[in-house]
Amino acid sequence: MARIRITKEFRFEAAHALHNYDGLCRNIHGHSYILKVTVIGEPITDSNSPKLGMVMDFGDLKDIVNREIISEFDHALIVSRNVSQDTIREMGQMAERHFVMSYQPTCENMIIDFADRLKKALPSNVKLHSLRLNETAGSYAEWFASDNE
Ligand SMILES: Nc1nc2c(c(=O)[nH]1)N=C([C@H](O)[C@H](O)COP(=O)(O)OP(=O)(O)OP(=O)(O)O)CN2
Ligand SMILES: [Zn+2]
Repeated sequence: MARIRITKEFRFEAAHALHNYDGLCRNIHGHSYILKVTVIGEPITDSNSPKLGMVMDFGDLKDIVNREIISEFDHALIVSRNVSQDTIREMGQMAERHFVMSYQPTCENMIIDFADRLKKALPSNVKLHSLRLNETAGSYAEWFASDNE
């Protein structure tokens, strides 16, 4: 049976700061992130299944990505735990939704985090194939399962 990739695109707004970065991005600033999620599997062949012909219902994929990533990060402020305690305190006053991550919130580290979350949440009949995270229209990171086996 053919293995097929399906992709769904998501958008979220978030602010971040790159601690100790040698450029403007050390300041808190925002991005309109675009996340593309690709899963791979075989289309369902059970003619009694309401999901006949689907690798995975796009709606189910949407629910998982929204639950694991978008609902968490949309309109949040994200920094690394290496910022000062003063900054972390101020963030709490400034932004109701703020995350102090164990990692520097670059596009690369965020996509690794997203891949880990999705791998755990996807049903067993599909596999996470790849992710693409755009920080700006012209800058993005990609994660491929085949690069990380
Ligand atoms: N490898 C990475 N480099 C940079 C990252 C990152 O996550 N990974 N992040 C930043 C900044 O947060 C910010 O995103 C600036 O990126 P940049 O593409 O340089 O921004 P521009 O506004 O110049 O984007 P254009 O698409 O060129 O308009 C910095 N570097
Ligand atoms: Zn940025």
